[in-house]
Amino acid sequence: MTSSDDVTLTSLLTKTVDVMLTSLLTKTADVMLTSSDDVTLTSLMTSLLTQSLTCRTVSIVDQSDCATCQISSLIRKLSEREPMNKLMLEPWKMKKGRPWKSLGSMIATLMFVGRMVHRYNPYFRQLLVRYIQKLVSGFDPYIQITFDEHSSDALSDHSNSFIAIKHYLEENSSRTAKKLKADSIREGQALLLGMDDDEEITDEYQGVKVWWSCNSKVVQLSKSQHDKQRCYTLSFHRRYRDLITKSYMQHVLNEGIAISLKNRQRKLYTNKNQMTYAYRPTKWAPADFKHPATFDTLALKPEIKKDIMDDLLTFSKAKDYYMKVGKPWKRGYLLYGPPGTGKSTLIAAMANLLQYDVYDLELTSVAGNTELKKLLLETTEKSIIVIEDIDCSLDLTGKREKVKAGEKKETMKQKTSQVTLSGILNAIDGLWSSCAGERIIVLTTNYVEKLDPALIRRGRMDKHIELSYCSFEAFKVLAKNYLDIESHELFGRIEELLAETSTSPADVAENLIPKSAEDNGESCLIRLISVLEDAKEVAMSRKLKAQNTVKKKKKAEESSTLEAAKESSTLVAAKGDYSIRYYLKYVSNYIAYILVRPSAN
Ligand SMILES: Nc1ncnc2c1ncn2[C@@H]1O[C@H](COP(=O)(O)OP(=O)(O)OP(=O)(O)O)[C@@H](O)[C@H]1O
Repeated sequence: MTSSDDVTLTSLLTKTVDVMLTSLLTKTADVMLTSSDDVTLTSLMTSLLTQSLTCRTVSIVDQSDCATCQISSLIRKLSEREPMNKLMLEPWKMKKGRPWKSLGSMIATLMFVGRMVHRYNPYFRQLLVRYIQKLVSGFDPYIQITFDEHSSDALSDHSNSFIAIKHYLEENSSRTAKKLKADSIREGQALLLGMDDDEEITDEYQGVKVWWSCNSKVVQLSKSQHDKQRCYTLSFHRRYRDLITKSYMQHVLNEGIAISLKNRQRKLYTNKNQMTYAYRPTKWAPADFKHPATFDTLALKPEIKKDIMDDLLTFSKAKDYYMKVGKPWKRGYLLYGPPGTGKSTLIAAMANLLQYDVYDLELTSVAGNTELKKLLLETTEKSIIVIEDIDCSLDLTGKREKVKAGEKKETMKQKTSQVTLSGILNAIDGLWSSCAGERIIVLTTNYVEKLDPALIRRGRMDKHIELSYCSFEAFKVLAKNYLDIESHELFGRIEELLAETSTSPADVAENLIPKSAEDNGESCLIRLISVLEDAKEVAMSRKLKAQNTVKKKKKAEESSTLEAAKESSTLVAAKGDYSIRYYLKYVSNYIAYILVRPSAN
């Protein structure tokens, strides 16, 4: 056996404990291990072999190579656990001079058999290890719980508890463990360090010590395929079984989930142009969510901003409240307003404030109501589900559009989604009731008046937010963001022009962006003023045109009434019909003629 051999802590522990057990039972060995020394596997075995023939003590010498950590961790493990220590110390205290020469040959045989088993049948080795572990556990008051990397039913899915423990240990192990593994790197963030294989750390909970170790084991995927799987092992004294299995484990899982949410790279999922692969059972395609919008950069009136932020933060912390009142922990937002007023930007700011993922649901890519439900149920907690421009992607009359004669089905498909209004109402209600964990659904539209009242009623869309044209306060936020200007003499003129025009924040923002190297804050403001003046002129001419159209319409109506009155009075007179009915009609038409005539002039 060489120092570079692949030796796991378990196999080494098993081998050594086996020797000790044999010694204990046969009382033939007198072996001394110095617990603080670091050794290599080779040197340990060599020392055992050579010195056991002549000496009563096997010294372990310090050599730094790959097996050192494993053995030193073994020694630490043995020395930290009293009963195991005892087990080892017992044979050392035995009388000197006992015949134990057979120990050398026994170890040599064990090594040989062990090597053969390791090389030719790893499963038999695992069996042997398990058997020896069983034997040892009779003396061991310590309980071990193993958390495998993959859940037993799906090898492709990481077990949730494994992931939570991994994050918990990443946070705690980097301070104490000596062998660390750089797990993943997030842009602009610190390196995440976790425990490496065969490393062990100690954790303390309510004054009780527990030990976590990280190991790898071989799992059989099929007859010819094996895979290496990591697992975490938690060891603790059996006297603390209840405390650890209930309270401590819950604490680890909660902390782990909180850490993973804090450290994760948030995702933007979309179902647009999705392709389903065998290895990707979901129709959501993920991408990293890196939108920079925040409530600070959002051009909105401060009171609206504050109201939205308060609402979101209260919602995100209201788990217990929703439980108490028996309502699913969900909230619906309806954002409406003209194009370019910041609906999409507000959604990004909301996701960044709450640290949620975003699911961008494209209704026109959804095959039908069943698929819609499935997609919504696949969303994870702490997410915002967005349906943009809902009026464009859904037939909101409640009826499916009929295929007109001669119109190809294909063309129909492109127009609106196959999802019906009732389908979306049911899906939203289903989502609300079937999923645990918080979710926000946001609908956006440019034409709120087109939406069915059932879709936007409170309970489905709890908060309605109107995003309107750029106010002067919103402009000041944009000027600060884009030009770093908080006040300027041109602000007064801009304020007047914004009040007289309907300019979206998108248009204002576009004119505040420097377009060349010569552009500076003032030149951008001047450009904005000239654009706003043009917009004012256009608005005025439109207004004039609209006024003229109204006037013309009114005139046309009046003259047609006049004509009708004239006509009927002439008719009555010509007929010479003096019956009471015609006489009354004549009088009423005459009155109408008298009333209308002055305005006609
Ligand atoms: N309120 C705002 N605050 C900051 N930037 C804004 C705001 N509104 C618009 N913008 C800017 O204008 C661009 C377009 O805005 P956004 O896409 O959010 O508008 P929208 O209302 O979603 O438009 P549409 O209805 O056409 O989808 C954004 O990239 C953003 O830079």
